[in-house]
Amino acid sequence: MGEAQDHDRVPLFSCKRSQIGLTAVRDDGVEKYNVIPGLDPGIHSPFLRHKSVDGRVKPGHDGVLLEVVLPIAKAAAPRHKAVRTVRIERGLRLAWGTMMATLSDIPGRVLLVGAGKMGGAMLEGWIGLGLDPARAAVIDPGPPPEVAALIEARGVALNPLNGSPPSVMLLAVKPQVAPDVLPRVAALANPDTLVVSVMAGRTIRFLEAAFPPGISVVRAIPNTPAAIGRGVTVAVPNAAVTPEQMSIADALLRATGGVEWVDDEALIDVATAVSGSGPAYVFLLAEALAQAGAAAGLPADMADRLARATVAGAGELMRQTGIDPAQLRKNVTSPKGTTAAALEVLMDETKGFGPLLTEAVAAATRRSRELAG
Ligand SMILES: NC(=O)C1=CN([C@@H]2O[C@H](COP(=O)(O)OP(=O)(O)OC[C@H]3O[C@@H](n4cnc5c(N)ncnc54)[C@H](OP(=O)(O)O)[C@@H]3O)[C@@H](O)[C@H]2O)C=CC1
Ligand SMILES: O=C(O)[C@@H]1CCC=N1
Repeated sequence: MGEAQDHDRVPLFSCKRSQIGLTAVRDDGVEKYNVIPGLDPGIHSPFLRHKSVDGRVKPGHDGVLLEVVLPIAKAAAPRHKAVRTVRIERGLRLAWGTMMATLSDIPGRVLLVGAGKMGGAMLEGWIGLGLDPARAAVIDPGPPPEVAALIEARGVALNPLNGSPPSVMLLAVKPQVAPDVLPRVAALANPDTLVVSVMAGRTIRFLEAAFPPGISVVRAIPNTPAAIGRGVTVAVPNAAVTPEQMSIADALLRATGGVEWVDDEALIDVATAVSGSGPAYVFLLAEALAQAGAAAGLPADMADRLARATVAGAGELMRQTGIDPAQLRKNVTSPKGTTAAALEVLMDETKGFGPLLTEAVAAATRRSRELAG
């Protein structure tokens, strides 16, 4: 049983739309706060309405500093929030602001179409966090060996010939094969099936057209740190998605890291260019740093080790401290020192990282739009 299943139940409480955010509840159940989203592991609850919430502990936040928004009557102070910083400790429990906290609560079957790098990472996350493997199924003519091993070890049905329509169908095939694959898998869905696509570029409109009218669709874009539960996903629902389906999609996507929900589908193309493709830019930085080190005289294997450790350590420093990257950069930069000399090159207004990444993100955004179909 995974860590996230060890949640103690905390009492039901109600949450108002004006109090959007995470709700924290003390052990005694007395104090309730709504918390600014943005934690890692990320938690937010953007679609709360006036309804009871099943708050369960989301572990892994001990020691994290949070800004807590104290509830203030909206009518009394529409634009004001009382904010204070608290440190999460044992006893201050973070509660998911959705009706569903664990994957074990998902009704029906979850069908994964395409179990490659991304689909495989998601499947691993789901099973690790409590989805009953007997209620998962995979359609993929040839999953990679590590995913095939997971499927076999956990007894997940592979390419089942029949079965009841899934409650969720997650599409993780390449966008280019979607026109061929979707008509075939659409026949397996029924009108209550929630379709979640992580395909780059493929729009809600494209997805809706492949399924019966009125189908619920979530378009999402994850990234590869999903494989270690440290991904980040940006997602948008179509109008047919119910609050319950939103909770289900949120739980499935959150199994691999943080989730950000947006209302504007156009943002997904940009998010694809920033966080979806972004890990590649960071790996390229590690490669280029190693090559530059080797060119400057370091043994190649040592340059590789130094570049890896530097990129990983800098990322971890940013994550663990929550300090603004610009400040972390300044912390490295001694006046008139070595970093300042390098940054003069890298921060060049016409040839530096800034304009280069702007161009790269624009190119990836354009490509995402081209893949729309
Ligand atoms: N990789 C990434 O960083 C990200 C990927 N995505 C999206 O995720 C999706 C998958 O990407 P990724 O995992 O990298 O790609 P992969 O190629 O690793 O995975 C796709 C899988 O789908 C399989 N497949 C091919 N045809 C079919 C079919 N007819 N029915 C079922 N499965 C089939 C492939 O098998 P085979 O290899 O034999 O063709 C493969 O196992 C893409 O749409 C991509 O845009 C989104 C965000 C980030
Ligand atoms: O390169 C791609 O198209 C996919 C989507 C984002 C990351 N990989």
